[in-house]
Amino acid sequence: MTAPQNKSFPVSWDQFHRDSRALAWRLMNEEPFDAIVCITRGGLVPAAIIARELGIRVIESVSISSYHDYQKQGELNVVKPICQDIIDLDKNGRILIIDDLVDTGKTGRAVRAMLPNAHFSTVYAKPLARDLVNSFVTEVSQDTWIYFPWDMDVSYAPPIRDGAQD
Ligand SMILES: O=P(O)(O)OC[C@H]1O[C@H](OP(=O)(O)OP(=O)(O)O)[C@H](O)[C@@H]1O
Ligand SMILES: O=c1[nH]c(=O)c2nc[nH]c2[nH]1
Ligand SMILES: [Mg+2]
Repeated sequence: MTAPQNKSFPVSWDQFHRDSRALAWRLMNEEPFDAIVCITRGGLVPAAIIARELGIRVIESVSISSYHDYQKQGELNVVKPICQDIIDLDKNGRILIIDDLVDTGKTGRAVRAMLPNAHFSTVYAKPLARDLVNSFVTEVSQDTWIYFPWDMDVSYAPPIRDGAQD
């Protein structure tokens, strides 16, 4: 159980695209990669952007879910495992694992164990799991919840003087 995540970090589509591209720039120093393994669902969007920037056309997914009730993490559930062809490729150390973020690190650790030689990258990282990833773009504090553009909608914001939250 981690601290309550009572701060918020909303991310727009523009910002997410820019941050994912910044990660691709960083990964230029680590190339070449034979394949991307994205941790779905959150890893799908950054994986698409990075695959486009680095010219990677072999994309595998591993589906792991553990946040069943909004911010509450429960049992880790591997909904779709990695295919054997990609696990065999890991021997060369040229697999790139992509996710949107690491928080407690529980999800990332499980995938790391499946592909021990891979380079693991996320767009965002919280301190508890920062050391688990080989590269990331932005660190946010452990008590911050990141709101991704696919989880948000445009809505009315009350004026600050009427008690708007930042
Ligand atoms: O470091 P952790 O504490 O394990 O949390 C990070 C994971 O949590 C979220 O996925 P989620 O389980 O919500 O599934 P989703 O990607 O399908 O939304 C996020 O996309 C990461 O994969
Ligand atoms: O949308 C999300 N934002 C987060 O900060 C987070 N941490 C774990 N899982 C998460 N999902
Ligand atoms: Mg996820």
